[in-house]
Amino acid sequence: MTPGIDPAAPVVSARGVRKSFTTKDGAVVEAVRGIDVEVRRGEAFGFLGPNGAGKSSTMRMVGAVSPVSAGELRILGLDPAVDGPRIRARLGVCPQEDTLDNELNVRDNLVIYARYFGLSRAVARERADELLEFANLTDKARAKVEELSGGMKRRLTIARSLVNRPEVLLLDEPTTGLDPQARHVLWDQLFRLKQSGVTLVLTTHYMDEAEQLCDRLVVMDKGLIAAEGAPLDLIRTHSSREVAELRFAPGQQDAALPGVEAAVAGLRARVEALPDRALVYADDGEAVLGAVHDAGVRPAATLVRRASLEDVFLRLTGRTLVD
Ligand SMILES: Nc1ncnc2c1ncn2[C@@H]1O[C@H](COP(=O)(O)OP(=O)(O)OP(=O)(O)O)[C@@H](O)[C@H]1O
Repeated sequence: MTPGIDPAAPVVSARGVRKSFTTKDGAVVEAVRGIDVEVRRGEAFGFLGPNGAGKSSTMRMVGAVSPVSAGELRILGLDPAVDGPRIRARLGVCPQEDTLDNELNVRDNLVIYARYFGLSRAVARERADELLEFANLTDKARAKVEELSGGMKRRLTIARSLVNRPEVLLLDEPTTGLDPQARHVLWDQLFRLKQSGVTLVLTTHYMDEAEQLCDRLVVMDKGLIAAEGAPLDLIRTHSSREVAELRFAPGQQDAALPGVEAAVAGLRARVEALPDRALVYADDGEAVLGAVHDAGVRPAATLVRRASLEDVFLRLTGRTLVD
């Protein structure tokens, strides 16, 4: 065993971790205000929160590229303040922006990157071909990067971050800007990676991504952790099973709300008014619609859906994830 490496250590262990920045005009921004997190081996762990929640700042600390301002952080059992290079050698990092080399073709992006890690030319080529196959990009090997779709570029970026066979892959907003189909292809790639034993640590502001990919996650807001758990457990703890959404004609919602409240009073329901719709939390959404109708309240449109992490976020913070 390599000295100082504990194979059983958690991938990430954070206690009271803080990150603050001083801006050019001297103001102090507290991006992360004291978080406790433990990421276990082999899991997919997410940081879910809106823009500015402190997710990227956290990921940069976890990636051992940005020092903690306070608190204790261990990555793979090592202290990033003293063991940064050893930690980084065992991580793959997929940043928010694509940093591919547009001058090179797809395959050479992987080969050259593998050469940085000290692989021989022959081994680098072999590794590149294996990763092209994994990313479903074999038929694009000779294409220029600029010829790739957004989804293909992301898959190539992920492939590139795997060149050093990392134990842990850090992904900052992996599917931002991709269309739904490209997102599903990417989720599949990440799922296969997890199946192969790689620990995934990702940030996202998409609740469906967090639900699809993460075994466990923390809900982050304003530099703090608002809740932690498996997606379904968080939903069960913080929401009813279903949500009835009621949309009213412009300007009608305020007048209609007391009627809605009265109609659902017997259903163990909770009403949440957003600017554009009223949400009624109850275990039986259809029963809510029936009660509202029986009470003579007439929304312009209705919808019953399963509760999601978006509802958890709203419950915990009073705001929606995506403004
Ligand atoms: N280098 C920096 N200097 C000053 N302030 C910063 C710096 N980096 C981040 N911040 C601030 O810290 C807060 C958290 O930013 P961070 O990027 O970590 O959030 P985020 O949840 O990742 O959001 P996004 O998805 O928009 O990146 C924000 O208010 C941001 O403006």
